[in-house]
Amino acid sequence: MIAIIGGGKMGEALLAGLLATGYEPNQVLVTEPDSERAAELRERYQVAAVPLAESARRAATLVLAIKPQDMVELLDELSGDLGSDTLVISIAAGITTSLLEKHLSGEVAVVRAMPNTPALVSRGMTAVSGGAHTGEAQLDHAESLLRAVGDVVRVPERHMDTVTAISGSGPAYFYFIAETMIEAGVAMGMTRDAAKKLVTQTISGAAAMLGDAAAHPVVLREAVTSPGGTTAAAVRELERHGVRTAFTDAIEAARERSRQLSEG
Ligand SMILES: NC(=O)C1=CN([C@@H]2O[C@H](COP(=O)(O)OP(=O)(O)OC[C@H]3O[C@@H](n4cnc5c(N)ncnc54)[C@H](O)[C@@H]3O)[C@@H](O)[C@H]2O)C=CC1
Ligand SMILES: O=C(O)[C@@H]1CCC=N1
Repeated sequence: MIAIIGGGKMGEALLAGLLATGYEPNQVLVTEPDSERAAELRERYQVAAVPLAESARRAATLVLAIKPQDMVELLDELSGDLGSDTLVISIAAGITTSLLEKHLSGEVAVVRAMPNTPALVSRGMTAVSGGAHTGEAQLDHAESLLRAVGDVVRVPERHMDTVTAISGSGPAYFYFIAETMIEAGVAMGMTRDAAKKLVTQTISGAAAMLGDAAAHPVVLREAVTSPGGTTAAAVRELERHGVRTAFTDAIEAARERSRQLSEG
């Protein structure tokens, strides 16, 4: 039995992914304090929404999908209720395995995972790291659960704040670019629908080309950039406005915020 603690956006994405990849509704529990939201999930997925203590008692794997700021209180509430073999997977930004272990009594197996919202369409990217008491089989199990919503990689935990800044928050950066490009098209007289179609297919096509293991972004960009042409004119403006530095600084700020979240 798997219990998802926190039925928000990411909790629902994981729940939907697990059910779509072969888990039965009676193998998954949800703990969600917002009763309207709990009823919605129950109705949409036919899963039981139960109190935290019941999830802790019945589930072999708990997925903590609550806000980082709520984590310590939840861990303290959970501590003592877990079985000796329970695996705890946290997807909260910034929350370290040592913080999870510190607030759960005994030698609990914990996994820190960082998914992203494309999990909602089974195209998520998740990175995982195991804690001090987490064996290979438990890490494998966590990976296979998370594979229900996309790709999974294992990383050393020292890279998790960077992962959070790149792939965790990353979809927002692409939506930001998409929004800007669509609005530019609208400002130049296109309909919003037509501009959105152009932008969406362009992002998806570019991502498909970049997905080829042999491809490199610089080479792909050079292929678009005709001598004396439109792309060269555009890229010169991006460089003039410091967009490259802005992106690097943005990713550093996200990594720093992820670090801070463990400090409460
Ligand atoms: N939204 C995103 O793109 C990503 C979010 N995350 C992480 O996932 C976690 C959840 O994020 P979202 O789903 O976006 O937030 P959300 O706000 O949509 O969901 C959080 C849910 O937890 C519930 N909750 C609050 N206290 C609870 C408790 N004590 N027990 C059980 N449930 C409780 C809330 O009612 C809410 O439904 C966060 O820690 C975030 O860092 C990780 C990767 C990506
Ligand atoms: O913004 C956040 O804190 C969460 C973690 C990664 C994506 N969303």
